[in-house]
Amino acid sequence: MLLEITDLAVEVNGKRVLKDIDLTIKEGETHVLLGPNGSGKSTLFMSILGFPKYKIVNGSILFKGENITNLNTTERVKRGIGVSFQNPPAIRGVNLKDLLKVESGQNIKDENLTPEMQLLADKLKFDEDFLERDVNLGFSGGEVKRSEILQLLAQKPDFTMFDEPDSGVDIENVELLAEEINMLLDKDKKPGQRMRSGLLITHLGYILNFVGADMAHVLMDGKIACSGNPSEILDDIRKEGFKGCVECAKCITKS
Ligand SMILES: Nc1ncnc2c1ncn2[C@@H]1O[C@H](COP(=O)(O)OP(=O)(O)OP(=O)(O)O)[C@@H](O)[C@H]1O
Repeated sequence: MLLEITDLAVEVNGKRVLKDIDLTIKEGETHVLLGPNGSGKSTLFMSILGFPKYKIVNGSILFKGENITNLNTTERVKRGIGVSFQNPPAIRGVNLKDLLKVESGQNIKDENLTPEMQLLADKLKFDEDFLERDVNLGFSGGEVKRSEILQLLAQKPDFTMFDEPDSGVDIENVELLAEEINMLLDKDKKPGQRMRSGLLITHLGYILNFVGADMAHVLMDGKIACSGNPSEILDDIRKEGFKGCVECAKCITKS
């Protein structure tokens, strides 16, 4: 098992935001997290990443069999957890090229990116002038998303969380982003041979036309109310809303 979350409860600023969360993701699997606004999706990401503001008050998180519940974010990232944020902060004074060098383990004093990284930057349509810009400073919404994915491609995490990777991205660029997300999730390999896994938040499910998912979970009021087949669950949400969906008979788990 790559990720094993058991009975997790999380507080933010003294408010209980997540409770009774059980979630397991195997090597090579891609899971989707659905749920209404404010149900706790981003909070779950932050808790898996170990941001100090997200206080784990119960339960445990195991990654590759190791209990990481009390490890800090840096240690979790070192073990292979990556995230693409919805609204990442700008980093004044650090340009994208230098950040990519650090994230790919290259010497920051090297003049050029490695040929492999340069190829990925070209593919994601970042030219030399753009790479010299401070990270996220004045980037458009779509550029921020592409830059997040490029950074993840530099890190190659074993487990990647994507917070609404398709929001604010135009149709052509969604396909481009999806190609790179598929690369991060080993989708070029056969299911049994994939080692990298992912957890993806999406509101409208559009990205799932391009990135296949094995399992979907619906978060309601901080609890996983239902888990099951992604396209069936999305269909039910479209037809019946979140409440109707979690009452359906197709769900594997119910609270
Ligand atoms: N720093 C904070 N202080 C107080 N409450 C917070 C804080 N961060 C999150 N919350 C609350 O926790 C709940 C879950 O928020 P979260 O951002 O995880 O939801 P979400 O499912 O990702 O929502 P969305 O779909 O709108 O992005 C919300 O009620 C939110 O107001």
